Amino acid sequence: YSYFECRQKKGSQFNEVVFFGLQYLLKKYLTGPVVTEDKIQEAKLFYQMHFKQAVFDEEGWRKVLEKHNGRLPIRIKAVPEGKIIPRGNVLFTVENTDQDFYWLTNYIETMLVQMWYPITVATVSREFKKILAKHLKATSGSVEGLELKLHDFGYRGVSSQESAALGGAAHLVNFCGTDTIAGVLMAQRYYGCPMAGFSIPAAEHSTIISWGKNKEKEAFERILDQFLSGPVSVVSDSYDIFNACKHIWGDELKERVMERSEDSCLVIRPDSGDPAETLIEVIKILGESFGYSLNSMGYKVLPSYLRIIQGDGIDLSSVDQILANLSDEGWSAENVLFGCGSSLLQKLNRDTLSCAFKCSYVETNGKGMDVCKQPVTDPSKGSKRGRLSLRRNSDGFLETIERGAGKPEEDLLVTVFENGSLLQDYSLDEIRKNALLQDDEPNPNL
Ligand SMILES: O=C1OCCC/C1=C\Nc1ccccc1
Repeated sequence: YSYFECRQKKGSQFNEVVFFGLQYLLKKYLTGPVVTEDKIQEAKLFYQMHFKQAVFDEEGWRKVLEKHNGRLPIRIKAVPEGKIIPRGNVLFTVENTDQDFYWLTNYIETMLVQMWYPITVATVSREFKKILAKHLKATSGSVEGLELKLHDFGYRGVSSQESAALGGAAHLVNFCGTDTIAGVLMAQRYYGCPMAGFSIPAAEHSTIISWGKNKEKEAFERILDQFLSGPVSVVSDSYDIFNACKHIWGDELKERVMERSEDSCLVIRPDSGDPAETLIEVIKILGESFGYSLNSMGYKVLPSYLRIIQGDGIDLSSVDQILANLSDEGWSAENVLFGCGSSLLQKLNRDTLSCAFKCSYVETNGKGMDVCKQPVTDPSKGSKRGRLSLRRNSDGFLETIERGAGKPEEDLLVTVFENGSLLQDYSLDEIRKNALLQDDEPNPNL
């Protein structure tokens, strides 16, 4: 009997995690008759070559095939997807349902620990959401539009199509702006969501520079003509972002910009320079050219046909700094949205949230025994003991009960997999509700 947790770490920036991704792994790899004679033969040959001695348990695997029709005699109990759990709590448990297969529980550890990735992306994405909500509320009085404030730019920056799918879907637990199409498809195929994320037409540098250095205005104008009835984003730093904002957008094409509406707004994209300094300079130039209004909180807001997206150099600390600088200069967070690539989907690892999988209970000759590790060389790597359950205590806090002392009726862990069958099928809608920020109203658009 083993369990998975994001171990508590003193001084960690992340105190709570978003549980997400298990349903995909179960559906894709563990449900149904996954053990076949062909696979056994293939594995037998492979491991004989790999170990150069008899290690592969051919009989054990054939018994799965014969006794359980190739379905794994395993039970997995897990936190419902999307739930927000403080570090240091059990997130899921794994046990064999047939004593002959004691070896199978930790055999599947390797794949199950890959849960570190969707959990970490969903958690980091939600930390972004907390920062964006804070600044939106402070400078506009509402969190309206929060779901579109952080756009996933990370498709090209991840290690594989599968990472893009899992990480992209993890971001969509918290937001609905993305260019990581694989994540939208994952949400469709594994989480019952027909269209989990949205985007708009956007220029890239090639569509500007292919006109030649002296034709940036023509390139911009062409793009406006191509996308008259809807928002469009134009990257504007190919040569000089400040010149582009002041003399092209703010002068030569000013009328073309002003004739657009909120529903067909122009989104200007800087893409270089120190993000905070560049954004302040850009928004000042645009304010001078197009004017601005004051919102109910007294912060400046550009005309609704004009917005800025900052997709370069964005991570948890820079986004907080940028928005603080903007509000110091009297600008509302309504004016900008952000794109994030590698910091959202790739610049993470299993240690970011100290994800671990450990055995905590065994039965030998019918006798149960609680087990755990307590390395004298690192107490923080100590593991939980006995059979575990997760409950909300009388003060309303989540806590893990060890040594099998939990009451079944209080256990928040749900059996999601048993003997080859998936027992829960969570939709992205309910997962999103589970992951909402504390005082964040459910968004009707989601
Ligand atoms: O500018 C934009 O406006 C909003 C829609 C997305 C977008 C840009 N996307 C992107 C993706 C991957 C790398 C770089 C940019």
